[in-house]
Amino acid sequence: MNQKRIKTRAKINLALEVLKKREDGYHEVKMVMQTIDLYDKMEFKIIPKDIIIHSNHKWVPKDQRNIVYKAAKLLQKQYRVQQGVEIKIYKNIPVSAGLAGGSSNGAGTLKVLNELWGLHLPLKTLIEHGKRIGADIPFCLLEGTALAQGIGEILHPLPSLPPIWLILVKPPIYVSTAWVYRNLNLNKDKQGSEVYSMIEGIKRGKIEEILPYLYNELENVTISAHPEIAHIKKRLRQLGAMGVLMSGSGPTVFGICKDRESAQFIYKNMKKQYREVFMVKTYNKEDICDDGNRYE
Ligand SMILES: C[C@](O)(CO)[C@H](O)COP(=O)(O)OP(=O)(O)OC[C@H]1O[C@@H](n2ccc(N)nc2=O)[C@H](O)[C@@H]1O
Ligand SMILES: Nc1ncnc2c1ncn2[C@@H]1O[C@H](COP(=O)(O)OP(=O)(O)OP(=O)(O)O)[C@@H](O)[C@H]1O
Repeated sequence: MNQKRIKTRAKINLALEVLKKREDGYHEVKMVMQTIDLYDKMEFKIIPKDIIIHSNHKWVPKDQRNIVYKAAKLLQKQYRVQQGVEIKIYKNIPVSAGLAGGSSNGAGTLKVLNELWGLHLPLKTLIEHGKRIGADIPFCLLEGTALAQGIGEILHPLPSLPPIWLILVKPPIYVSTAWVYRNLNLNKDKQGSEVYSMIEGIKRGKIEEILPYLYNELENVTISAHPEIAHIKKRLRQLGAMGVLMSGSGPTVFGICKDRESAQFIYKNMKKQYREVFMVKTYNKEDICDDGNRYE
């Protein structure tokens, strides 16, 4: 086999606490992460030597700056792979949105090249490599519902929640993740108790049980620079969302909807004001069918 097509899915953070700043500048976090069924499509073709990237999206770099390039290069160098690869990325996940779109592409690349280049590396090793490229890549390799600690690479799978209808709104705002972490006011001696409550809610297995524990410590930092995010949260609530939160470092806000009808109503209304609005469901590991993440 020398070709493969996959879907790579975005994530949201149901809970995110920052425990402390580390010596290397990164932050220790405690997060509950959830894969959602919003995806990019990727095509891989083995070629003699080079790593060539194409994308339909103007903001996605096509050179060494692309996360996908970094992932391919890392494996090629580390394992002295003689082959190259041509990769096409069809973006659907908004870029710089707090949804780990680039990280999902990077994770997909590690998985596919592990197979196409015949490396046979276990998931644990891919996670180690992924962490060096981006903190969200380890979770994107695992997928489903999980607790993420460390800088995001220490992962523990959590029970799947029932499927949840979500509305995502991505305002036309650019947010730098590094800036958000830098501007966080850290309180001392944090234990991660908000995340603990979210995990307990998830274990009880009902959507209502997680609503009180939606929490994102980065939200206030991003909102202080972009008050429009607070406006979106308010509007989603007015339209009937049961819970609302900014994902990751933002600016995307997600609203948890009671059912499909409510989601459609909210979607229609938010679409009047924002171009990038998505109606999606959460994605659980059980949703992966026999052909994995393939698409035709
Ligand atoms: C906000 C989240 O998306 C939540 O899932 C992640 O923590 C960020 O993950 P990411 O975008 O993959 O992060 P990276 O690309 O590795 O890092 C971008 C920048 O964010 C900061 N960063 C990121 C992750 C982390 N645990 N601590 C940090 O301080 C660092 O300044 C880093 O230079
Ligand atoms: N394959 C890729 N897809 C999207 N962006 C990429 C990719 N490779 C590199 N980038 C660059 O990475 C930056 C962040 O992109 P991405 O869409 O992953 O952000 P994000 O959703 O905020 O990620 P996170 O939630 O992990 O912080 C963008 O500025 C973009 O130029």
